[in-house]
Amino acid sequence: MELVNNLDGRLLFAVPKKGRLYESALSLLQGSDIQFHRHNRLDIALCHNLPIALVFLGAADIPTFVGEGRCDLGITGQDQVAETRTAVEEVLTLGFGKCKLQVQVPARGPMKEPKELIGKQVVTSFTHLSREYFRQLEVEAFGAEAVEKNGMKTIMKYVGGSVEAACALGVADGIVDLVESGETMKAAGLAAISTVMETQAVLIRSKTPRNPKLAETIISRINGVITAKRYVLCTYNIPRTLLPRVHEITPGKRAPTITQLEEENWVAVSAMVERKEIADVMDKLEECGAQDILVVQISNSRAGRPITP
Ligand SMILES: Nc1ncnc2c1ncn2[C@@H]1O[C@H](COP(=O)(O)OP(=O)(O)OP(=O)(O)O)[C@@H](O)[C@H]1O
Ligand SMILES: O=P(O)(O)OC[C@H]1O[C@H](OP(=O)(O)OP(=O)(O)O)[C@H](O)[C@@H]1O
Repeated sequence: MELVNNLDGRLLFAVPKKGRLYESALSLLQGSDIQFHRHNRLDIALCHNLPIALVFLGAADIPTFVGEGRCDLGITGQDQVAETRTAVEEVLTLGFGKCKLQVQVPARGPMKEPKELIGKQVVTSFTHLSREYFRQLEVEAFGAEAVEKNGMKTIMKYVGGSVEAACALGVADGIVDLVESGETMKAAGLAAISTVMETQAVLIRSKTPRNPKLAETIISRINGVITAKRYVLCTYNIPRTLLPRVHEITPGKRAPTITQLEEENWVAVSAMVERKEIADVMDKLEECGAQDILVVQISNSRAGRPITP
């Protein structure tokens, strides 16, 4: 009761309370210096250093809370936003929680294409997205008019978890579920035959945030943290005459910084490079004659506000 009374004027930030997005979401909050202590079993935590309250919710419920303006910001999956179909702004993709929502059938069975499931039973936690997907297949097969007139033939059945067990239990001919490594699917004797959507975690904002300025600050902080995770800073020395050869290898985020060295005709270059590409970039720089190549971790970053003339 005490906590609920203290929410007045605070920005409400919805965060997954468990599951696949939980750890990475907490790490973003930490990197953004959003300090809080979550009391045992309480799903609301007040921040010590900012007028924010964190609301811990299931990832599937977050788009509804933000869409209805009950929370101002939220972290969830793009799949959950699409499934809920509420009006929220997707302000930043976060680079984690990457997976695919796929149509799956028994691996040893005869089905090879999703249209073979038309008229059969499909089990999923994503009934809206699956219905849209199969409606499109039925329209392609029978025409829009026939589907409109007779309704859909494919039956969508909702289950909240362990979707992969549905075929073995005889409840489904196929399922629509999330796949990352494919291990769950393989262990259940299933194979993917098509992709409904690709998804990753996303920061969402209500269309009417309580404190738009603070919401902007938090978005900017989170953007800084994810940029720092995504990029490293690469620096190296090179004769000025070779600069055109390396420009394409390290174009930087905006442009590389080039500084004259004390040694005549030599320059130092520093540029941001995507972390996943750095080994390849270093090989190429070395081949082009760059020397003293260093990679520096970025602990935080800000792109800065757009410049208005
Ligand atoms: N294997 C996975 N790899 C990467 N991201 C995933 C994976 N599974 C789910 N996600 C992402 O995390 C979101 C939440 O899924 P998760 O399975 O953690 O749900 P949950 O909140 O624990 O609910 P549930 O009670 O249904 O398990 C998904 O909507 C999706 O965006
Ligand atoms: O392709 P994989 O790497 O095996 O991941 C896919 C599994 O991950 C998710 O479930 P999760 O394990 O989070 O548990 P849940 O079924 O209880 O939601 C998803 O629903 C799949 O079952």
